Amino acid sequence: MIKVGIVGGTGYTGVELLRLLAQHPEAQVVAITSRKEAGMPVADMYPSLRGRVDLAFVTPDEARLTECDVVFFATPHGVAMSQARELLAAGVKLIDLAADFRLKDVSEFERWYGMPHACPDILAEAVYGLPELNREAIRRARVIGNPGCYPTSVQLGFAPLLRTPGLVDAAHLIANCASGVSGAGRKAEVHTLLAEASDNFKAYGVKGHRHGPEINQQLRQIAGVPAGSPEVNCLFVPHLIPAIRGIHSTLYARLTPQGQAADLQGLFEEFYRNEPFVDVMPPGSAPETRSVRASNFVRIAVHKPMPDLAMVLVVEDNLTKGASGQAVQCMNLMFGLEETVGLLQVPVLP
Ligand SMILES: NC(=O)C1=CN([C@@H]2O[C@H](COP(=O)(O)OP(=O)(O)OC[C@H]3O[C@@H](n4cnc5c(N)ncnc54)[C@H](OP(=O)(O)O)[C@@H]3O)[C@@H](O)[C@H]2O)C=CC1
Ligand SMILES: CC(=O)N[C@@H](CCC(=O)OP(=O)(O)O)C(=O)O
Repeated sequence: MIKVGIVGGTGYTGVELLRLLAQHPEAQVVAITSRKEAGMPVADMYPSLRGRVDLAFVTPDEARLTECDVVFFATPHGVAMSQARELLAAGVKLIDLAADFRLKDVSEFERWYGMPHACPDILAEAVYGLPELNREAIRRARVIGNPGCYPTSVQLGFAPLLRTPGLVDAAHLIANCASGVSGAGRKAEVHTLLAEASDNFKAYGVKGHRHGPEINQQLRQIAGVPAGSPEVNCLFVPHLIPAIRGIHSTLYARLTPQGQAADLQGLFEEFYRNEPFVDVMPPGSAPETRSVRASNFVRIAVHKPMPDLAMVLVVEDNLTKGASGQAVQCMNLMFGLEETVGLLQVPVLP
């Protein structure tokens, strides 16, 4: 059994980790933290876990964390990096659901997250946890920077177009993405109140969002161009939708003459042929967020609405493939398990 600790167990990604790990045959959660609710039984806060999780919240300085095989940080940015050195020294692997280990350029991290990086040396060894594109490195990793929710959908949608050089104008990519409000976490904020978020639709972060640099870092790596190269550049615009879970990303790329001649449907089907969590839908499809709700699946449809334009539609659940499911997928790889263990739940409908 893999002994698991979770820091930040009262939040939405924390409880999603618990839901998935409670059904995982090879993992056992042995410590789960909350500063505010220390001492409270987990099932008192989340009755959905009654009979499945028999633990009480403990404070994040809990010694049991150093006895774990792996610790997930489902915490705000900046928390994991403050505890990483101690945990690694104790032989514990670490998966951060926040952004402490995603951006490789320390100055970019400090600019977008407004804090100094506590451990650039650990950042340098950390592996970006997107299994479909980085599987072998994840198997060997001690530290995982779990991808942002929006960047997961954007990378999976653009990857087939970027891996083959010369298909698209990679310097002018566009990603219009929309998320349900659970993407903002459980903490109280005015913009996620029912009266603010329901019956409404709006863009936000239009002057720049912290997922922009993450998306561009990764798309450049996928395309095989140097970090920071303007050869690959994506405009990212997030939107808030009046839903609880789910991300829908609409991606656009101008096709070159070579791309116009390509069979895009065949390209996507071949690229994801062996991927257990990526479903390339039949031509003409419009995937819905509810078709992946509470599951680790991503559904993708590729269209050519104009002779020189590719449009890719991607849906994922922000809390599962966009966060906790992906983190468990990484854990499975890091511990030599079948990647799909504990993650094949059928999506919840309606
Ligand atoms: N929601 C989503 O869809 C996604 C979220 N993420 C990222 O995952 C992380 C968690 O997100 P989410 O679950 O939504 O957030 P929430 O706000 O819902 O939960 C945050 C959790 O962290 C704990 N926490 C807060 N500050 C500290 C601290 N200084 N030390 C230890 N624990 C702390 C809180 O509990 P307490 O205060 O009681 O200690 C709480 O359990 C964030 O970094 C987020 O950006 C990534 C992808 C998707
Ligand atoms: C709807 C909503 O607010 N979504 C969050 C992104 C989700 C997330 O938490 O991503 P990180 O891990 O990178 O912070 C946002 O735009 O800030």
